[in-house]
Amino acid sequence: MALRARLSSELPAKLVVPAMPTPTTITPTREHKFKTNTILASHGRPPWYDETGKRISDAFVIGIAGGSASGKTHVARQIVKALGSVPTVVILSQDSFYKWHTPAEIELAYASKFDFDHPDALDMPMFASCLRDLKEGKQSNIPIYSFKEHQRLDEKKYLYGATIIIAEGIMALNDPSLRALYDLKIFVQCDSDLMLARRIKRDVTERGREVEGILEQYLRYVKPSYDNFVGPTSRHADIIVPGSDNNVAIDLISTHVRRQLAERATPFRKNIAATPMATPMEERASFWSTNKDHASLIVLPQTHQLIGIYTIIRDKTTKTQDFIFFVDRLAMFLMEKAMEQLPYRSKTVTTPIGADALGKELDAKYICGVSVLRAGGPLEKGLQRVLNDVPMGSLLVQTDTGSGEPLLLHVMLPEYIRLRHLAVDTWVFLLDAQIGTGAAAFMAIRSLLDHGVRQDHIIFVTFLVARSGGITILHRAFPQVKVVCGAVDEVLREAWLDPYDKDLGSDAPNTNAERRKCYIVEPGMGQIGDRYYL
Ligand SMILES: Nc1ncnc2c1ncn2[C@@H]1O[C@H](COP(=O)(O)OP(=O)(O)O)[C@@H](O)[C@H]1O
Ligand SMILES: Nc1ccn([C@@H]2O[C@H](COP(=O)(O)O)[C@@H](O)[C@H]2O)c(=O)n1
Repeated sequence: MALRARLSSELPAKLVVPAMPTPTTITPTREHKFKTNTILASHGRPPWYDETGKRISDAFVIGIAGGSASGKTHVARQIVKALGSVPTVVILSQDSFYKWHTPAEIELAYASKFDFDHPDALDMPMFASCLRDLKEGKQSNIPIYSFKEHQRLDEKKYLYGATIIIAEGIMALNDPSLRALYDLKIFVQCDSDLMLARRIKRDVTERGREVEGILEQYLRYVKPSYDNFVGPTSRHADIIVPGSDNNVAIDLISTHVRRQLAERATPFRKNIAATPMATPMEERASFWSTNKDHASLIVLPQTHQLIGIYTIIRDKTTKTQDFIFFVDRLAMFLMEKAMEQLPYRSKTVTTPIGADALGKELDAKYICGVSVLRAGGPLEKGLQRVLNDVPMGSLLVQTDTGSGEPLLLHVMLPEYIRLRHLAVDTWVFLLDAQIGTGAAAFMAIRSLLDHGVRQDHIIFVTFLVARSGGITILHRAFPQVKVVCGAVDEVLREAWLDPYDKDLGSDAPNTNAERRKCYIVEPGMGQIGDRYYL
């Protein structure tokens, strides 16, 4: 409703954008050869949740329908190009959702006697469900379809983290449950002869077909289907776009989408900023006063040995070789402690002298590690020492120098998390060097929850927590996540970081354009990832 209202203030109720008077040539690129469900553009994903940890916005979904070879994919790619520097964009092709075919059906398909142009040929509920998951910020594993083999392949394509989704297909506007998912509905209108000419060219070069078969299939199924099922859905579209010379329409659409995204953007880091004001005094006092037995924050016992290790690691004169040795040792201590947070069940074994011994064994179905790069990397070795062959993944979270917001730049997760039915039974050791503002921890935890990992199955392991930082807000947002750390430092302050300086920044104003604003834990350990790897 809101969108329609806004659209109508920007555009007429249904906009038919005329073809450009002077034709422009768009050179087909290599990309046109592939129908992929893939992340086409990613400039980092800003927070999609607020400081309570709740997701605040859905992905913006554009549905594009039109006849076969009308230019739907082309329009989708042109929109992505015109949008320029926007967060993650995914093109989801309805073609991927052709149903699985029996050998008899495949035989008919090779003889151009199978109707792929009836709505029943597509698994619409599956398409709607995958699209809904992506829209709601969850992962989806999309089927892969081979036009050459007329069959769905065994493997699937994992997708996660789209801010904009473009769903395209001949029946994209056919089904009411699909239409309900779109924020913007587009129909690509194209002359029949142009569509046929393009289809012949494409099907011969890309889909392994012969002209005779293409024509037979066209006359028998494609043309009647266009008249009966595809063309009439243009009435549901917000915008009708011409199938060629459509630059005006593309500009209009991209401006509209950019405006919509800007309206949805909300500052996050500012709201959890590293100031003692971030949470009320009483809440912080109560969090820390109970922290000894606090189920959510587990601090290693402060033995002389442990403090000795921290002293070496904190010392800026410590040589890299020694730094690595002691970080690895500390990582082991932390991981041993973290292992105590896993469930165990009773087990009786028989000893070599034939006696029964009552003991315990791990009771976790799946376990894996995910490090927040680069700083979480040094903890990986510790995890691999306590859990042999543990699957590892990583998340690359970096601060946007312009907005100061965390950006999710790369997601590489193990199968135990990528597949939702496994994720619910997976325990995850989330590794990052420190919790300062908590912004990276927020993003990493939210990403795992989106995948279906349970909050109480996440164990965050870190060297350092800042008492005056975001830990209390993090705890308020995700009370069941456990944090295991080795030291608590008092101060978190704003500073300027020089990318070429291993020591951490000063309070001096930003004179060097490359310096970026950051938050520093004090006394701290410096940039642990840099000191460990560089
Ligand atoms: N505006 C356009 N200008 C030039 N060629 C185009 C244009 N739109 C589509 N094509 C070409 O037509 C063919 C079919 O386009 P495509 O976008 O794949 O159609 P659809 O996704 O609707 O089946 C492709 O080879 C593509 O390069
Ligand atoms: N095995 C198949 C499956 C589908 N088709 C044709 O694909 C057309 C839809 O794809 P577009 O990229 O052109 O939108 C549709 O018209 C089917 O006839 C096929 O030929 N073989």
